[in-house]
Amino acid sequence: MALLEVKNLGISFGGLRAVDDFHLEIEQGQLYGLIGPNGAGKTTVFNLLTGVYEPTDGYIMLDGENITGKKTIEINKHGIARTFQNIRLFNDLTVLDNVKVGLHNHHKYSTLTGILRLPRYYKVEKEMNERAMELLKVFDLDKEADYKASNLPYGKQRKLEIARALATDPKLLLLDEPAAGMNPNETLELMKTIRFVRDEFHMTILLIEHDMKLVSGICEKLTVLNFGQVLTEGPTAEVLKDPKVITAYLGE
Ligand SMILES: Nc1ncnc2c1ncn2[C@@H]1O[C@H](COP(=O)(O)OP(=O)(O)OP(=O)(O)O)[C@@H](O)[C@H]1O
Repeated sequence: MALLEVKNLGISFGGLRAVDDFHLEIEQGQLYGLIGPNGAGKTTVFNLLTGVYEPTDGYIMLDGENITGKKTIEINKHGIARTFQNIRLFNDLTVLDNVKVGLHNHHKYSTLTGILRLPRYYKVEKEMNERAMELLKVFDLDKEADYKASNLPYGKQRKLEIARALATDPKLLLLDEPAAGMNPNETLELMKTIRFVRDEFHMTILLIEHDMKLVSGICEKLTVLNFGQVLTEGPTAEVLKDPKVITAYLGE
């Protein structure tokens, strides 16, 4: 059984059919790419998968559970976490607290326990601090734990966003253009980080990316979207030399 199974997914905005008859199957542990020209519908697919939009057609199964039409927070609890095209960190919080926000899904105390500072509050806070520091170490961000998130250089902010997403303990990690705005060295470093996350956390990853060096360097399979529909799918090397794909990118 695939970890993610999507069939016949669709949504319209007014008269525009932004995504139509979209399908996707991703196996556990796979590193999968969703590519396509500007405006093809890639981010809309992410918004459908994460409950930002409710599909008008089709279904989404995650690990055997139907998550179609559920709210973003419920979908996150079912196991999908994401990062955004434009980094969305809590800029005024510290690096450590950004990761702890993600951990709150699984480490809980009641509001009263928090206000009264009952023993459980200190126990859970201690566990969260330790887990957050472990995650920061993995991403080589532990030395900056007390920095404000906005003071990190761009490449490290991207890493922090991935660390925060992983803190929610997802089954599937969605990365929306993780290399956007990065220089070639940062992109190379990011490729290593993504591969590391897959290997170390046995994570299943679906990413949207325009940087073909990154796509061909780390994705095992690709789906190509064009005008909201699947143009083709398959192993990365085959898809990238498909004349249909080349034509779509050249806009002929
Ligand atoms: N909330 C919305 N309301 C109306 N139209 C929308 C909405 N969201 C997306 N669209 C339209 O749907 C189409 C697909 O947009 P989407 O952002 O998913 O493309 P994309 O493949 O992610 O593009 P890019 O690579 O440029 O980020 C576009 O024509 C876009 O203008």
